[in-house]
Amino acid sequence: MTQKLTLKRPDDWHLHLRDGAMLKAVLPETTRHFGRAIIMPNLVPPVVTSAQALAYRDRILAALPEGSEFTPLMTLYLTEQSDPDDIAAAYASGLISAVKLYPAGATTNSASGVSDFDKVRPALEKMAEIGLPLCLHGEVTDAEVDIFDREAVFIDRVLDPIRRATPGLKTVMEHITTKDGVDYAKSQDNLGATITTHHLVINRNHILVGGIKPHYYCLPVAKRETHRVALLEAATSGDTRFFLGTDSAPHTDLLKENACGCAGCFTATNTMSILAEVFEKAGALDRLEGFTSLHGPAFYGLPVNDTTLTLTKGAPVTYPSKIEVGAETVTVFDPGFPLHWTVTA
Ligand SMILES: NC(=O)N[C@@H](CC(=O)O)C(=O)O
Ligand SMILES: [Zn+2]
Ligand SMILES: [Zn+2]
Repeated sequence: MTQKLTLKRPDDWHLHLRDGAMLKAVLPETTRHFGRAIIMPNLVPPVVTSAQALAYRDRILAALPEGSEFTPLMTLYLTEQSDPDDIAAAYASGLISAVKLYPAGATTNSASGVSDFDKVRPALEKMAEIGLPLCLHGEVTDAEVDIFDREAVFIDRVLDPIRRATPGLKTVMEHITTKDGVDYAKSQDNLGATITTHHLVINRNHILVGGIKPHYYCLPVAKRETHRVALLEAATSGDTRFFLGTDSAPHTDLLKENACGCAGCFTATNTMSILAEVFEKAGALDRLEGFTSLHGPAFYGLPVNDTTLTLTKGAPVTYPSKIEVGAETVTVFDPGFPLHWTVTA
C-alpha cells in the first residue's frame, strides 16, 4: 500500500539565497517545495538599509522560476549604525518581516555585526514597540569560550539580558543546536526557535570521526548526541515555539573542501524528504505539518499557506549529490540514510 502525506505547503523560516549566479542556481531548490522563506541578509555587503532590502527582493523576484508563487520575506542586517526609523519604515511598508542580529565575527559574513549590544538598544526598543521580530544568531565570539559552549554562553550573557531589558521584543533563536537552547525556548513566551534539518540528523561525530567532513560543518557547529536528541524531541513535540528554519547555506565545493572551509550545509534540495524520514522514525509523522507549515506562520502572525504539498512513501529515492553553479558545484547535504519519502504533488 502506498502511503501518502499531505501537508499545508511548508515555509522556511531561515534561508540563505545569496546573490547573482548562486541565487539563480539555488532558488528553484527552495521554490519547488516552499511557499515562503525568511531571507537572510548576510550578503557582501550586507543588506542593512531598506533600500538595499528592496533591491535584493527585486533580484530574488527576477530570479524566480517561471510560474513560481514563492514569496521572499525580507530581513535587515542589524549594525551598530542601523537607523531605527529606517527599520520601522521598512516594516510599516511591508518590505521586511524581521531584523537579523549577528554578533560580529560569529559566522559567515558577520563582520558588520554587533559588538556592543548597548549600541543597538534604541533599534531593539523600536522593534518591540512596533512588533517587529528579532532573529538572532546565538553564539558568543569570545576567543576563550569553547566553540561547543558558545550557544549556551550566549543565552546567559546576551540573550537573557536582552529579553529582560526589552520584554516586549518578539525574538527568534535561530538554528538552535543545544538542549540549553531548547530549555530556554521552553521557558519563554513571545519567543520562537528555528531548528535546521541537518541538526536533527548529525552530531559532532559525523563531522570528525573517520576523517573531517567539510559538508557537515556549519555554525553553530553540531554538538554531541544528547543535544541532537533534545532538538529532535523539541521538533517532534508539537510545541508551537519550534519551527523549521533550514539554514540552507550554499557555498561552492571549492570553498567547502578547503584548508579553511566555509560554514554551512546546503539542504534545500532534500529537506522535505529528510524531515519526513526523521519524523517517521520518531513516530511523529502527524506532527511534521506543525513543524514545517503551521507554527512558523503563527509566530510571525501570517496566514498558513492555502496550497498543499504531498509526499509519497516508496522505494528509496535519490537526489543529485551536487547542483551546478556556473562552472562550480554545491554539494547537497547527505543525511547518510536512505530516504523513502518523496514530494509527488
Ligand atoms: N549556518 C552557517 O554555517 N552558515 C551561514 C551563516 C549562519 O546562518 O550562521 C552562511 O551564511 O553560510
Ligand atoms: Zn547563523
Ligand atoms: Zn543561516
